[in-house]
Amino acid sequence: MSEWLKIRAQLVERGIDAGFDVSRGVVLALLGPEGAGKSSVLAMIAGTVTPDRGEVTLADAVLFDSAASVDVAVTGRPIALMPQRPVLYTSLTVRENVEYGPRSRGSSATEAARVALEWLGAADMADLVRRRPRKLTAAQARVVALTRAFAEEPRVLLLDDPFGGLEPADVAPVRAALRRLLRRRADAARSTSTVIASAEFVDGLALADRAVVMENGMVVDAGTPTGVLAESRSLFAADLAGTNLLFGTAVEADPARRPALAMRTEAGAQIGGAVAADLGAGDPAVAVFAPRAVTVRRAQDGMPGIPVRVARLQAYGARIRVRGSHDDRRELIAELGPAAARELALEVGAEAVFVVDPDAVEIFPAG
Ligand SMILES: Nc1ncnc2c1ncn2[C@@H]1O[C@H](COP(=O)(O)OP(=O)(O)OP(=O)(O)O)[C@@H](O)[C@H]1O
Repeated sequence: MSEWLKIRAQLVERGIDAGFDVSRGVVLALLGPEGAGKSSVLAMIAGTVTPDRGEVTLADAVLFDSAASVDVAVTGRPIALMPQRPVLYTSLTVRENVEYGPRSRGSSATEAARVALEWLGAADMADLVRRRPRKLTAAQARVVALTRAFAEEPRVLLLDDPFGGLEPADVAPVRAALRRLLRRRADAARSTSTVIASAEFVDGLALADRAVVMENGMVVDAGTPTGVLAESRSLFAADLAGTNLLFGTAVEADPARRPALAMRTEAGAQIGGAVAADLGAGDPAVAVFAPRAVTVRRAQDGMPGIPVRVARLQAYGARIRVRGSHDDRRELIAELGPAAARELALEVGAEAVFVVDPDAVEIFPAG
């Protein structure tokens, strides 16, 4: 069943002409820079925005077909959309907010309470069910909004920019909660799919089975998240040249330290970081980190870190970007101030070590 959800839609006023399919049971990341048209596409799937031309179908049901003048109302579509910057009802408790999901689908009060508690348990929020939104942190409030959308148990779940507006430190815990919710959704029903719109490529790696990249209203790439990252020709993916990706295998780390796993690269270097909960020792993995998380050292025997050979040195504003090759995959980038760069006196071809701050590293399964 490869064509479970299909969308082909033009929206002339916003310069959108996009189409893609989402298979049954799949989590798809809809990626692209701000203004690429991701929100508009989600709105056309949900039915809150009407395409000028196109089709939206789910399994055998036609939800929209401009040629046949079919346009199923928003409430008639088995689809839930969590909008950008979702808000909670301040007068309701966490549980009541989440009950609102199943209630909006016509569940009885008893059934809604049962479903809400199940999903809150899956999100690890069971302790907070009686709290009012004002007493929640921003990260907790976002997890409750996500849980409410999951508790609707729609066949198609659309999440628009789920981490938008959060402080950087709040993204990792909310992402971890979203992974738990996605896992439960996958266990609960096969006939569902989820589309997550985000401007952060790492969300594709962290959350999705498939990635579709949009630019200027059009789809420019589609495939597995790691495949798209490795091979994309799009400008958006080229921007990611600024994100370090290191591929390898999850391994047991020093048992005295948390987390218990780290990643070993194909070339034998080890890197620690925040490890996704569903990664097990021996699994293929990818470590993601920013150039600023890297400290460059001259190579000395026994120096722990990622050994590289300096491939290029580039001015990057007032800073210097050091590109180093560690394995035969893409180069890694470190970013230094001019003084540090002078002190190291690096040259192309020199051996160096990239020491990466584990607090700035995320390690995900590599699909
Ligand atoms: N309600 C609207 N009315 C008219 N034009 C809109 C509306 N919302 C968005 N647009 C325009 O449509 C284009 C696509 O925007 P859209 O919000 O769908 O992109 P996006 O990829 O979701 O970006 P963002 O992350 O900023 O939301 C942009 O040019 C935007 O200015």
